[in-house]
Amino acid sequence: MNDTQPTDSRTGTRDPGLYWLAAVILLIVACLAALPFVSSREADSTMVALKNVSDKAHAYDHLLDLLKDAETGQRGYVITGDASFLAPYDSATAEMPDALRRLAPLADGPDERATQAEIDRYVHLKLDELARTIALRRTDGLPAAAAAVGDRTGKTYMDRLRALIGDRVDALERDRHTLRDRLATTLGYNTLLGILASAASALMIGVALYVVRRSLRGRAQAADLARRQAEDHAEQARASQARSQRLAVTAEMLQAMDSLTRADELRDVLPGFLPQLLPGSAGAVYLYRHSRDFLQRVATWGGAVHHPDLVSPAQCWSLRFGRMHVAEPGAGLRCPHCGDGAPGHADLCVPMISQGEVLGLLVASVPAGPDSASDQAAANAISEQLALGTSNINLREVLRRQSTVDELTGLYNRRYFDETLRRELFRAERKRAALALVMIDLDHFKRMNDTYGHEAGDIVLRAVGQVLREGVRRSDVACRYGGEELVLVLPECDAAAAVRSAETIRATIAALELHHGDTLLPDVTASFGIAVWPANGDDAATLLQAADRALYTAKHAGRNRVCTA
Ligand SMILES: Nc1nc2c(ncn2[C@@H]2O[C@H](COP(=O)(O)OP(=O)(O)OP(=O)(O)O)[C@@H](O)[C@H]2O)c(=O)[nH]1
Repeated sequence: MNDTQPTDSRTGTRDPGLYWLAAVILLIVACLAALPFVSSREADSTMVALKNVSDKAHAYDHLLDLLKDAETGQRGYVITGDASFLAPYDSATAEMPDALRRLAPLADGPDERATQAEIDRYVHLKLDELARTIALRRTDGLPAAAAAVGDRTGKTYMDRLRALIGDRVDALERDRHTLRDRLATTLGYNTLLGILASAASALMIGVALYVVRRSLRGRAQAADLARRQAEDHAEQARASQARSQRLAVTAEMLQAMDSLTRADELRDVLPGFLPQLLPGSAGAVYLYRHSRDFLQRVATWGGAVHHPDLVSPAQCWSLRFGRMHVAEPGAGLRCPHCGDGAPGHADLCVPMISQGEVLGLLVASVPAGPDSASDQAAANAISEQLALGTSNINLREVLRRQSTVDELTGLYNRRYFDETLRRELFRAERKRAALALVMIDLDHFKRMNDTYGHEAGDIVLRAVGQVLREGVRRSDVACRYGGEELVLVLPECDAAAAVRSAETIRATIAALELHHGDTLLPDVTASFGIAVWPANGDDAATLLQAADRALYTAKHAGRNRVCTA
């Protein structure tokens, strides 16, 4: 396509309509520029013709005036005989040849040339007649000259000349009228052209304004379209950037989860990542307890919403349906554990499922609105990643437990206890949080062994181990310290909470009904000694000694009781 063709700015394609419009405007401009030139040339030629006619009439008039002057001089001299009367005659006859010569080039066509030839002939006849009568007056006196004048020859010549010149002058007068009419017409035509040119200019300005406006509107529409496209691209770029940022944060979170050895350590990791993955949200992550009767809260973020420590699977619609459940503000089914929810926020509950097994629950309160759908998709993806990360932690925990767990009781072994106590003391020191150590010793266990056999003793130890495992929080560590001595490490737990926890366990043990075969074994009881960091000891050894002393006190005070250091 020709590059000079106008372009439609809205679509970027050539617009034939604009091309033709530009061509018509150019044509009108060319005509408007040419019209004054053509029109003034016409007027100029008429003016020149008028001047010629005027010059010619003047030449004929002058010739007639010269003839009259010559005749006046002749008459004066004939009547008076005074030579001074011949002055006009002399002057006229002297100018006559020039006057006749000036006429010749002014002849317009053969008719006028013939008329001029006749005028020339009569002028000479008249001049000869004048010269003759003057000569007669000079030589023969007045009577002879008067007789010559009286024979009317000169008058005849003069009349003929008047008639010839008069006809020419009349004809010239008619020509002058015609030319004046033509000039008036030309000037009128010029005026009309001027009006038309002005009207055309006004029309062109109007058309140009319309075209410019249309073009500007087209440009504005194109600019608007381009702006909207740019906004779309920016939005896509923003979404893509948010997606890659989310992926990067998710990868970082999984990496952090990979370094964990126990699921309860998620409380230290998840609050750093989940607010980035779900901006503006608050929520909690729950994991099933080993007993799978309740889900225990392991991490929270946002802080604006209260999440209970324990959630029963029956309390959560997502766990009942096996898929994400969304409770919009003031509408639909609400899970009791979400409470009333935050104003203007939707509550999302997403089961954390790995390889078909529900490991936990992600609860998030997200701002209700246009981003809610993307938050839901993000929450689904996050729950999958959390399930994967948790499943890996559980796997590692299982592997670790295989080397750190006592086979008889299912409790951690002494080696693990030593490591854990050291690590938890560091953590307690860093967080400036209390830590409780509970030493447990079964009462009269030797008697049980001796009376019912070692196997019965093992049954008791296994049952007590289960009570401990299920009776402590996920973050607590229950270990077999040695023989029938057991120990609990309770992080972030003060003396009062430790006593409460120990009392619960003590009562649960005392309520056990155990059988060895058909034999009902006697009631099992245990004594508890509690020491708390930092009040009862600075390090693991002094804390253990303090707990041991408290246990000794409990034994001596009658057993089946809890004593604090
Ligand atoms: N069945 C069984 N018994 C064990 C095991 N480990 C230690 N014991 C027994 O636990 C008993 C510990 O008894 P003692 O430390 O004397 O104290 P006790 O009889 O519990 O009396 P108090 O602690 O004073 O209430 C010993 O008889 C050990 O043989 C074990 O793995 N299985």
